[in-house]
Amino acid sequence: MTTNQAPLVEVKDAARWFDVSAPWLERVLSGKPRIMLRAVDGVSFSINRGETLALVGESGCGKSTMARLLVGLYPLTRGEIKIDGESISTLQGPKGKALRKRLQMIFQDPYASLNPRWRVGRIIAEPLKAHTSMTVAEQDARVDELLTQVGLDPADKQRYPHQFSGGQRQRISIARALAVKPEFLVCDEPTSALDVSVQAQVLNIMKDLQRNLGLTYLFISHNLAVVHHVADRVGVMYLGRIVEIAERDQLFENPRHPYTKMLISAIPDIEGKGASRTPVAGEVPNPLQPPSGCTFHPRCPLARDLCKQLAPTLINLQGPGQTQVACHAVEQSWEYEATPATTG
Ligand SMILES: Nc1ncnc2c1ncn2[C@@H]1O[C@H](COP(=O)(O)OP(=O)(O)OP(=O)(O)O)[C@@H](O)[C@H]1O
Repeated sequence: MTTNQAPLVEVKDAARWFDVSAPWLERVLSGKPRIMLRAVDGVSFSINRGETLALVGESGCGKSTMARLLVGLYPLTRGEIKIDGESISTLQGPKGKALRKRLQMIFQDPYASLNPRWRVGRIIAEPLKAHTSMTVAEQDARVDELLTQVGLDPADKQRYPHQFSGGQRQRISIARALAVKPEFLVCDEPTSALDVSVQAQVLNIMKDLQRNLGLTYLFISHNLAVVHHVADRVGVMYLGRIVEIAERDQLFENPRHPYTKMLISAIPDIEGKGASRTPVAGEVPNPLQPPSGCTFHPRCPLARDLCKQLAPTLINLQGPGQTQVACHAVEQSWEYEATPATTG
């Protein structure tokens, strides 16, 4: 779903580098240089209100780091992230409290993120205590409402997390995330730890909540079948950068970047369309020694000399859907619109 309003989330040239150097003394004695791992390196995109943008890519491409940047769990090394026009650099300061309420995160492992010694009612009420001036009775009523919204019974508030199944625990995490009425949810592989049969139930609840509450989602997943089920737009990440971003149907039916094509051809079957199954070829390179030029070139069937020398930037493609792709081979074809992408 898209609207005419300004995007809720705007990410411009975001980067997060991790210092993975040897300890200072060892470096001084051995003369080893400082080493930075560029987990996210120059990512731009926006998310409209009520929309789900999914980020996909193989393990280690920087999806979780991007998720954490968006909720302020990591500071930016470079770039800017704005939520409703407000920079998230204010999150840590006293002015950040109001903004913090508007963003929540759901993690992969609901058990690890729920305190096993607390009853569910206390777990869900915790953010209400921290962020609102509700009375205990008001908090209790809100907990009942939240449990009902995620398809659980208000009586479940008396129970402990271990008394629930994995899918029910993730519903509890969602109820807790929704307690303070956020607008933007960052969901990092929210169903990856669940059985396939339960995944669809949790995804459908998330979609219903989005529709009913007008939520905006950033959805992280390595599973393209899941992404196909939930996303409005999809960004494909490779070694810390977005290589293609497009509306969901455009991306799945007409992928442009060779890496996107490789990922899609590895999906067993999307909603009965019977896509052929070709395993993803090669491995993601060591991020500490990324290949020169386009970092995908060692795995790319279309790679040419230019790709080894020069990193491509995102460009807008002609046609519907505002697809943006970073690839020299696509850039040199007729479909290129000759305008560098401003976001995405
Ligand atoms: N705190 C950290 N310190 C050093 N390196 C890190 C840190 N967090 C992530 N990395 C590295 O950054 C890169 C991106 O990691 P990230 O977890 O964001 O990728 P991902 O796409 O979410 O992968 P996965 O699905 O396996 O979690 C990886 O090479 C990872 O080893």
